[in-house]
Amino acid sequence: MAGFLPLAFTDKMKKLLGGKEYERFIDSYRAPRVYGLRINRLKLNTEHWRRLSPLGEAVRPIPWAEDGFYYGEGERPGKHPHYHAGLYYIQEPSAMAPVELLDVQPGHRVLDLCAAPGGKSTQIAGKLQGSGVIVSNDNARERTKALAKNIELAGVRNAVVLNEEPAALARVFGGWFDRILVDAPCSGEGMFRKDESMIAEWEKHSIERCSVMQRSILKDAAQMLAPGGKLVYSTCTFSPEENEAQIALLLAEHPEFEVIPLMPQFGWTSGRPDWLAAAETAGLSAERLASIAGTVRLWPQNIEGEGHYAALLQRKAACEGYIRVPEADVVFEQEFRPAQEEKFKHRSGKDNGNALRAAEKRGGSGKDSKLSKKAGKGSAMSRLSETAADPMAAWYAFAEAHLSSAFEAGTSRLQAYGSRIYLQPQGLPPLDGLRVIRAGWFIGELNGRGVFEPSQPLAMGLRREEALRTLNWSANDPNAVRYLKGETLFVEPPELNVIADEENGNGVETPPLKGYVLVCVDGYPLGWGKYADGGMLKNELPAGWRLI
Ligand SMILES: C[S@@+](CC[C@H](N)C(=O)[O-])C[C@H]1O[C@@H](n2cnc3c(N)ncnc32)[C@H](O)[C@@H]1O
Repeated sequence: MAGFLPLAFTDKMKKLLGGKEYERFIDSYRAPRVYGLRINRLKLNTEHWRRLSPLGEAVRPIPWAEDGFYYGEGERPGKHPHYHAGLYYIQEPSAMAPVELLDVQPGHRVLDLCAAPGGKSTQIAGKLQGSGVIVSNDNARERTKALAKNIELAGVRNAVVLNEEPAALARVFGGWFDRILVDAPCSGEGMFRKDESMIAEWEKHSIERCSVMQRSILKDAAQMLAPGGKLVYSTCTFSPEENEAQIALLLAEHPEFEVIPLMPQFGWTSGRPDWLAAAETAGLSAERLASIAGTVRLWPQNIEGEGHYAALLQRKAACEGYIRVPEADVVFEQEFRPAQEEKFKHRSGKDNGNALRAAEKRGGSGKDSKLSKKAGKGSAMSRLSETAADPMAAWYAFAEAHLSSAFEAGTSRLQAYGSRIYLQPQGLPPLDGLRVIRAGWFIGELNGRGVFEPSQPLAMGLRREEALRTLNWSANDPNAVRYLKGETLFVEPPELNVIADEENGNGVETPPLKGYVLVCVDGYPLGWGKYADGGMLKNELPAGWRLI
């Protein structure tokens, strides 16, 4: 493997590391790669997962990641029903480090600026525990599909997915975020062992080109951090131009930023400001330059994981030069601009947020059950009336018939975009003019007959006890895999678990068997089925979510 490394790369590494360390570095390319997965704590904790999973006994903790484990090469965790229930995410062990350093707490506003395919966004969402908001962005349109899907698979309720250039975000989110992750596009030198195709990419994504991109991304990211907020910059490459040099530039241009020193623990080593050229450190005092040693390098010869770099920065609590956007406490007035309307046009002939405004005007005439209040506290929803063509009213009707009183929408607000309905985290500034991929938790949409169809992300974000009708198979039950393959199944009525819930509009009577059923494995949702006469369970798992 080491023989395949580009000569320009090995020559440079030899110069940087010196004889002995370089040999250890090159030897690491002959060592087998390691595999990691991270438990999704939005669903369960690590102890519970280890008891539940056939892998539970065999895995080993990753020292720097609270919920991370190494698993063996022969295992195929991506094929197990638990993966399809979003119980874990498969992630390279070193890639778990940046979010661990970011100090995300429930309630924070977090930006993951270069987020696709979403490994770190799901990790951040786990730390938020459903409270606060994560804005996940990537400028590559195609890659945002995987990003949105991974966020939905993990059952995240408080994410907004955007497809923007950082400069466009900076115009909307000035000084807005408590935490920002910049997991920058890079030349990928640290991934050569894991993925040989990265070697070919290396030539294309030259270090110089990546450095220019990184500088621009960091400059915009800096604008969006609130005073006192923290930012992690990370790459999976070794070149100092893409690592320490980027931090030096940021510190030179932003006196209000400082490096928070990281402990070189777990086999990590200190950042190397001494590797920078004079031109890269211009304008920095000796003290600020030295502070870059407080960043960390993860070397494959020192740890069980691939090569990474991470820096933790903080914006001073009192600082000038940022514009904090005003809080938007009524967000349902916003509408997408033409680009977004175009995107949703095929789904609805109606102007979207207008369903809400119309409902607002009708105010007070609608139903006002306990459930409807819970499904969008303080929003227009609890004042909606139920009319067939009104997406909000249709959602109401669905919630009444299918969700239990355990369902809580928290402080999120109902938003309709065309026929699609979202629960959006509260307090976001207007997203006007931005390319919005997911405006929040996508819960469902109106079909051509004006009936609400629940979405796959709704199923994945629910807890089992929040649905009135559930089916639960163990992971060993062949029905779980048959369901995941998209098959129609036949289910005897006693297998269905149907809750009689006094707040669901059915009094204390058990609701009818027919209707949407939340299909679960070992207690965790996989998707919807529709129960019909004769015990038929129509499979509602979308094609892109099936096991192939
Ligand atoms: C290292 S990958 C991110 C991996 C991701 N954080 C994860 O953990 O799954 C870098 C990402 O940056 C995106 N990217 C490149 N240039 C960008 C830009 N100017 N703004 C936002 N994202 C960008 C790429 O499309 C790519 O998905």
